[in-house]
Amino acid sequence: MAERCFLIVNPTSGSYSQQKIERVMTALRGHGLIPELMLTGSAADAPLFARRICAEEAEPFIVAGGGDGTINGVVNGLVPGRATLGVLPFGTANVLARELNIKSVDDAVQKLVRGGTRRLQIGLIEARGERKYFFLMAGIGFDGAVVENVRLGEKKIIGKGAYLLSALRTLAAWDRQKLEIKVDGRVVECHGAVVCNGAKYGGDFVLAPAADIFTPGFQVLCVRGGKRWTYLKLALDMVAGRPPQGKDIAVFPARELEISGNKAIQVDGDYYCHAPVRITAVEDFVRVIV
Ligand SMILES: Nc1ncnc2c1ncn2[C@@H]1O[C@H](COP(=O)(O)OP(=O)(O)OP(=O)(O)O)[C@@H](O)[C@H]1O
Repeated sequence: MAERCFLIVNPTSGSYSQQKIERVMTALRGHGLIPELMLTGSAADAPLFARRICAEEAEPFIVAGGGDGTINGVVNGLVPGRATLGVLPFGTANVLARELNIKSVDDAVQKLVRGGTRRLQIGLIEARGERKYFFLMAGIGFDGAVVENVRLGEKKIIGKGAYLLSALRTLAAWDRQKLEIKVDGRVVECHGAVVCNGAKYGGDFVLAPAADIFTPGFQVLCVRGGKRWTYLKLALDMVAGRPPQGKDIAVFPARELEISGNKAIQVDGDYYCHAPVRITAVEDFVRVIV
């Protein structure tokens, strides 16, 4: 029997086009799959569609078409441990697709047809009774504030340049407060942190070389001192392909963390909330097509 697959696709994501999705649908049909296209009308649709498919299908096969924001939406609608997830890189940075070594839309189609899977390990962030899953990272402090302070009007006009303007504003109105991370019975004090589930950050840049989306647990990168220069150097090292280094940088593995204070937090590139939060690693969340 031919296999049904549900394509949850964001038509507003960075590199989507109708021509591309039609090519994908034709290729999938040509290989005996039965694709059903579900275009999102807003950010709320991706988790809603995924939840509905999981409720109706015994073995849901869902393909998320878009950038990391859309894939995050789909992931947040899945029933843990039951679904198979494919990725069509229609976004701008497509960081998860890079982690999965998906080189292009055509490569993604070939992988979907082949159907090889691996177990994706993810993170769960909880704050004030709300829960959200993430697969790349949770950034607490500087990058959380940059994402929170992006102005929609600027984003509409200059796209990703709006993040640079927000970064400049965040550097100018510098937050000197510290935060505390409770991990494995000890407390680490720092100025900012990135809880990395995957190695890459913002594109093909490697922030946490030891992190792996297929291995349970996180690599936590902490910026100890509160100097702007430490963040600039971290960014420069990342762009130059050097691992994070220096006396103010600490990296350690963790599976469960409690983060105090009230700094801004971004997950998978979108603003989520302010601390305090609890972050836990979730094993075997979904079979992902590789
Ligand atoms: N129909 C829609 N209209 C507006 N926004 C949407 C719609 N569908 C999804 N979204 C939201 O748009 C945001 C950005 O989309 P997405 O991540 O797919 O693309 P991107 O930003 O171009 O890519 P990347 O995350 O790789 O940089 C997501 O957070 C998603 O929830």
